[in-house]
Amino acid sequence: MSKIFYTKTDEAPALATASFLPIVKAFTKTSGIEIETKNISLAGRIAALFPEYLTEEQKVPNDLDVLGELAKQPEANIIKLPNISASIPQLKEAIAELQSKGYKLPDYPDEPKTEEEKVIKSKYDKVKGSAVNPVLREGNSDRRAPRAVKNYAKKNPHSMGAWSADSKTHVATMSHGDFKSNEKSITIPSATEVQIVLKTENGAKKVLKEKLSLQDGEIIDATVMSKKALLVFLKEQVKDAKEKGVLFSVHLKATMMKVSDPVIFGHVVETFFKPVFDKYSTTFEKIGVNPNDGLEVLYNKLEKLPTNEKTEIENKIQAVLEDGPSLAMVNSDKGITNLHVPSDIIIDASMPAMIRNSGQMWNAEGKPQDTKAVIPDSSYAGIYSATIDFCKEHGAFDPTTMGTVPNVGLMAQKAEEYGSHDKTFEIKEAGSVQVIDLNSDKVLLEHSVEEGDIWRMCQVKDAPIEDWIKLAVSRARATNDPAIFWLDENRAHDRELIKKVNLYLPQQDTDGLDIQIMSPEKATQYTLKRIKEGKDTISVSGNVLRDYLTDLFPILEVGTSAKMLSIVPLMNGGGLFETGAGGSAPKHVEQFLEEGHLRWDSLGEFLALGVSLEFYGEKNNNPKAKILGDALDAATEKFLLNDKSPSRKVKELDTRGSHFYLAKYWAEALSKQDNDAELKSIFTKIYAQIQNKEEQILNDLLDAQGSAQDIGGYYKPNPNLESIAMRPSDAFNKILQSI
Ligand SMILES: NC(=O)C1=CN([C@@H]2O[C@H](COP(=O)(O)OP(=O)(O)OC[C@H]3O[C@@H](n4cnc5c(N)ncnc54)[C@H](OP(=O)(O)O)[C@@H]3O)[C@@H](O)[C@H]2O)C=CC1
Ligand SMILES: O=C(O)CCC(=O)C(=O)O
Ligand SMILES: [Mg+2]
Repeated sequence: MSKIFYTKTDEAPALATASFLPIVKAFTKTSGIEIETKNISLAGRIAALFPEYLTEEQKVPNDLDVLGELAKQPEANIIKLPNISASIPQLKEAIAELQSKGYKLPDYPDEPKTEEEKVIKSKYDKVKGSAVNPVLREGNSDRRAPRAVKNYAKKNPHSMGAWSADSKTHVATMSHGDFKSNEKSITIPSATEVQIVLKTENGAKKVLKEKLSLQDGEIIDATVMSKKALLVFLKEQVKDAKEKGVLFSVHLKATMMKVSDPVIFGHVVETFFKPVFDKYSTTFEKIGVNPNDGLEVLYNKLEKLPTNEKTEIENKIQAVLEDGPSLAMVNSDKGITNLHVPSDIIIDASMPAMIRNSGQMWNAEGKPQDTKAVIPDSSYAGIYSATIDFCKEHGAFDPTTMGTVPNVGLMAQKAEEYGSHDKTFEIKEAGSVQVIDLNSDKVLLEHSVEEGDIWRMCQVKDAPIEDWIKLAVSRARATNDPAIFWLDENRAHDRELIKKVNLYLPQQDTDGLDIQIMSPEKATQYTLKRIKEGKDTISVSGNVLRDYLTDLFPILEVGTSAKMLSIVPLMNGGGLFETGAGGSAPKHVEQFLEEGHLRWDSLGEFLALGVSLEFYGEKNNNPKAKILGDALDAATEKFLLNDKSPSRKVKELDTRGSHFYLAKYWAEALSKQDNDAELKSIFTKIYAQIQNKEEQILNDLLDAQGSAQDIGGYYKPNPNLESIAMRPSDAFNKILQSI
């Protein structure tokens, strides 16, 4: 009998799992369904890579590899919660925590010198950034807000800041020299192998990537971000932000684009603090400051200096801050700026939050202020400027009437930017980068480059593209909504994709469907106009736009991407059910540790489990699984109707209380169904017990709030302490145990 695999991840979702998974296990046990946990947390993934450094007790299997293999099997049924895609500072923190717990792991070598250090760094780089999702996502993405969620938002609208036509907020993006402008793309006519080389100006040939296999009909593209053009652009933006009196704020995806974007982030830090980096370059070299890590690490490194030297540099930084434009803040109370930590300013979550907040970010005084949102690469920046322009013209969106924008995203088999990590290089020497066909010696793609440029190559295989087009048609058919391919005929890669759409779309039954191709800017305008009129429009997009759009629209429509249904129909027949569309919410953990209140909304988990159970029922011919799934869906609807999502404030219902209500409604729905007498009998008793003890359980859960929590770690909490903290009601635990 196959199993359902539930992932143990990090931060808030991992805390939520400590409370929710025991409920799930107790309920599903009744129907012979086995739920197995797989640990893909950052700490777990680190430990799995270095068995040779660990004691027998510390060794763990490589669960990510196991799940990655499983995702290619037809019986796969995986519930995937968000995990940390670690920036270098996070990776180092996790290593340090494991070391402090007796794990004799090597340090992360910033600049590896010996062969051994090179091996260590390359291993750590496998855990860095978006290292999980591309492995598990062996299918394309289907993310949408279920009807019940939209109805909930219409009845309980979230706050939405008003927009004024004279808002000074705007997006600043490059007009030349960036990834978009320099992109070249071709479709491979027949399977081959390629090599990536740098031909330097003095004629030397340096191999950047030894060998890469390409399939028939695969699209490849290559592009380069010019360091010179980037620096000129950034300098202008710092000056312009100061002149316009707006906040300077940069938005990148240093986690998902783990090789390119940290470098771009570093250039922003260095440009903003140029007088500091110019004056103290020797000292910084000595103490190992890397601007890519951000200001927080820089401040920590200053601790290594004698007090007078440290104070002098701190004062200089302060002077630059006072002299330059105001910086947007991630946390004004704690003085954490937009340039402190690269993983704090992730574009998909931060841009919609700004748009929801009248286009304003927080300044150092904790007040909202108009902002210059700097998005260096222009590939997708236009969707945000189009949205901002729309809000300036029409005012804020109204969650009680607005339509919805589901997404069908191309991401299977490391499609597009997801597969670029091992093919992105910061160029060390001027010359030209060539992608050479090893069978014909022909140069397929070529760019001249200068020292410091960032060159990258992406791939997307033919089968995932065809699957994506089919998925788009099936969603259009299921909803009768227009489906728009967000593709730009002025972009090299998109032109190749458009050819495939024109090839594969006519092979589908599209009779009566409205399917169009528009550039991202046009598609944004078209979609926003419809959304305002309460109409729904499917966005069909590439991988990065998928990421952006599945935060942008959910955050505007339903207040958070946590309430999204997120399905990945795996290409080999299995199912990957993701929870929500957001991340691991580090701010939530902070609040939980300080005051014992967790505000993580598990609706995404409820929705994912519902579809996973249904899928399980069909695959394994297990009608009970289907009944459990249907009852869970009914419970989720009641949960929304009764507004039992966690509140943001301490001493009010939190994640644990919300799980209690879900369990109550789930038991109720099972007690009321008549398709399975055994389940009915079990859950009639359970529902009665829950009702009897409701007051006591809710009191237990509230009493547990209001004080600091110790769960024995951040990246690797102690499971017992975590369980004690997340399951504080004996009465509730006993009921679950009795099932
Ligand atoms: N699928 C995946 O594995 C993903 C992983 N990530 C990873 O998550 C981490 C944090 O990323 P970040 O960009 O800060 O984005 P997050 O989505 O984690 O957080 C942004 C904000 O969104 C709100 N939010 C997100 N999820 C929930 C939820 N379930 N319930 C309630 N509110 C929620 C919170 O708002 P508020 O503070 O107002 O409550 C939160 O602070 C990074 O390590 C990133 O790599 C990110 C996206 C997807
Ligand atoms: O893979 C990642 O790092 C982030 C993924 C993400 O944000 C998403 O899928 O929405
Ligand atoms: Mg995202």
